[in-house]
Amino acid sequence: MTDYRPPAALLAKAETLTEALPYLQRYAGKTFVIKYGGHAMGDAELARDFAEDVVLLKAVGINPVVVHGGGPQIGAMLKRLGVESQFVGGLRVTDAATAEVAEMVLAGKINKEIVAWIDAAGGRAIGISGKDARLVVAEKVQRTEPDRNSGIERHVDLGFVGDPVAVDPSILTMLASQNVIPVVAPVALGVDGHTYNINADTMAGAIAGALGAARFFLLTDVAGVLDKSGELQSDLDPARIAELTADGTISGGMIPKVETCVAAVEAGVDAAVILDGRVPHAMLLEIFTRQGVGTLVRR
Ligand SMILES: Nc1ncnc2c1ncn2[C@@H]1O[C@H](COP(=O)(O)OP(=O)(O)O)[C@@H](O)[C@H]1O
Ligand SMILES: CC(=O)N[C@@H](CCC(=O)OP(=O)(O)O)C(=O)O
Repeated sequence: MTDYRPPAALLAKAETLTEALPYLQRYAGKTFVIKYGGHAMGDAELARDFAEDVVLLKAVGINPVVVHGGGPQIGAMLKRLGVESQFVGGLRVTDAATAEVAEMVLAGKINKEIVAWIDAAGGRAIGISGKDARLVVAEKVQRTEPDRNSGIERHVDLGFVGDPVAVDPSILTMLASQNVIPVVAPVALGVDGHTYNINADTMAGAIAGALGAARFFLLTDVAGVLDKSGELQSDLDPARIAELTADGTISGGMIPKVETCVAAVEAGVDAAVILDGRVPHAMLLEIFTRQGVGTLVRR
C-alpha cells in the first residue's frame, strides 16, 4: 500500500468530477437547448468558454442545440447603415430593409462565428437558420399595446416579426445523431413566403418545446430575474412570473425571455433556466454542481 496522498488541490479536482457524476448519469442522451444571447457574447474569452462548455456537453453524451441571438449586433449594423430601430415589448419593429439586415447579421455573421468557436474547441457544428429543412415556419406576430392617452389596447404593426407556428425538429435530431452540434439563427420563412425576424428567446423556446428538451438555458447579461430591489429570484413558476410582469418588475428584453420559459415548460420541457452568460462557464456550474445559479422556471 502506498502512503502517497495527492495534494489537496488535486483531490479537489477529483471531488469536482465525482460531484458531477449523478448529473452525468442523469443527463446522458438528453437534449439541452441553449439560447445564447447577443449580450452574453461579450468578449473572445467568454465566447471560448461558452464553446468549450457546449463541446464538453456533447463529449459526455448530452445533445446540445444552440439557438443564438444578436440584438446588439443587429443594432450596431443598422446604426452603421443609418437605419433607425424601435422596440415594442422587447421586439424589434422590422420593416423589409431591417429584416434583410437582421438575416445577414444573424444567419450570416454571428451563426458562422459560433460555428468557428465550437470548431476551435474541438467540436463539430453546423450553422442553419429556421429556413433550413423547414425547421421553423413563422407567422406574423399579432400584438396589442395600451394607447398612451386612452389606455385602450390597440393593434401595433411590428412588420416582419414572426412567431414560430410550426417546428419540425427532425433536422436537429439527425445532426445530433451524426455527432454534430446544430447552431440555429432566429430567422424563418413565413407561411406567406416572406422572411421573418424572430426574437431569439421565442425561437429557442419553440425549438426546446418541439424537441421535448430536458433543459432549456437562456444565457443573458443579468444574473437572472431580479425583483424590484435587485434580488435574484432563484425559483419561479408561471403564476409568479405573471405577477412580476403585471406589476412591471419584469420589463423590456426580459419579457420574451420569461414568456418563452413558461411556454417551454408548459410544452413539456422539464425546466428552463435564465443564466448570466458573463460568468465564465456559467452553464457547467449550473448543470454539474449542487448549487444552481440563475433563475429556474418550473411548472
Ligand atoms: N426583472 C428583471 N430582471 C432582470 N433583468 C430585467 C428585468 N426586467 C428587465 N430586464 C432587462 O432585460 C435584459 C435582458 O434582456 P435582453 O437585453 O433582451 O438580453 P439578451 O440579449 O440576452 O436576450 C436585462 O439586461 C435587463 O436590462
Ligand atoms: C423580433 C426581434 O426582436 N428579433 C431580434 C432577433 C435577435 C435577438 O433576439 O437577439 P438577442 O437574444 O441578443 O436579444 C432582434 O431583431 O433583435
